[in-house]
Amino acid sequence: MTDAVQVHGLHKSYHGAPAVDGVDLTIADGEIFALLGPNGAGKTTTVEILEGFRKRDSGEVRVLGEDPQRAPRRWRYGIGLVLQNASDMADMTVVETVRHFAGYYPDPRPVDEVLELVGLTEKADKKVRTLSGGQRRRVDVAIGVVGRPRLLFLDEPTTGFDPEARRQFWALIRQLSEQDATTILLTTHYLDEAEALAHRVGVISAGRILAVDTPANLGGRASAEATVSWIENGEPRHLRTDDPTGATLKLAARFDGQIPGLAITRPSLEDIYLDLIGSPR
Ligand SMILES: Nc1ncnc2c1ncn2[C@@H]1O[C@H](COP(=O)(O)OP(=O)(O)OP(=O)(O)O)[C@@H](O)[C@H]1O
Repeated sequence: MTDAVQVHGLHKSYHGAPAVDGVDLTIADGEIFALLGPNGAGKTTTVEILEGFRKRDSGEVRVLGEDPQRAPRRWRYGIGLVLQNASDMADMTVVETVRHFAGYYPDPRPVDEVLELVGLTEKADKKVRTLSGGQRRRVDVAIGVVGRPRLLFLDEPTTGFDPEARRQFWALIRQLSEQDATTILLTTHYLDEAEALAHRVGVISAGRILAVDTPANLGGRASAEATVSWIENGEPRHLRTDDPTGATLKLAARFDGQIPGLAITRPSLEDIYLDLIGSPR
């Protein structure tokens, strides 16, 4: 398997203040990778360097085999973008908008197929400005995928979506990944989104990558202690243990079978993320 993205020792400062401070990153072909981090961590700067919109100070960057700063025009045909502040095509209809963007690519997907893929067939002849926020975001995704990108950048794609729209969007992303093997780099502040979609996540803070792993294993999550909780004398009790079965059996003996309010929990991805960035839970 080749790598869609290879980054080594990436640095970028603004007016002497480092925004990206030695990032190493590899994203395999066909992988969905989520980049997580607090506001100002360096996500957008990193992603814009990969997209070829921002110059780095130093470091090695290869995206689809090319250096984005020197890549030939055809390189851009392989890249799809869904940006935070998408272009405002508000006075055109949905189908006109997608057709317009299809015109930039040598081998675009048929416009009808794209509208079907993003669930906008019914809205094809509506003006974009009459759509809801979530529906407009679907137009953004349609624009992002109309050129059959090998690599799709999604910047906080579901901000402002209702829960149902988010689930539908996730299904669309999985479909792109599974059917077309599109590589996807996603930035998000939603930990459940990263967990639902990403093969691997990377946590960045103050311009440095703190951890990269699968959502299940990040920060030693799979082997982290469990918390056994119960109610005793009307008070909540908690025990952190690496043997929750043994602890529960002992409690069961003590309570003669029924343990009031029993719950066994493991750290969520959000717990692990907050630990990694040094924020109190
Ligand atoms: N054009 C710019 N000029 C000066 N400083 C900038 C510029 N763009 C970003 N920065 C600074 O670089 C740092 C990283 O910003 P960046 O936008 O990459 O973070 P981010 O992780 O994408 O944040 P967010 O989650 O808020 O979008 C921040 O301290 C920011 O203030």
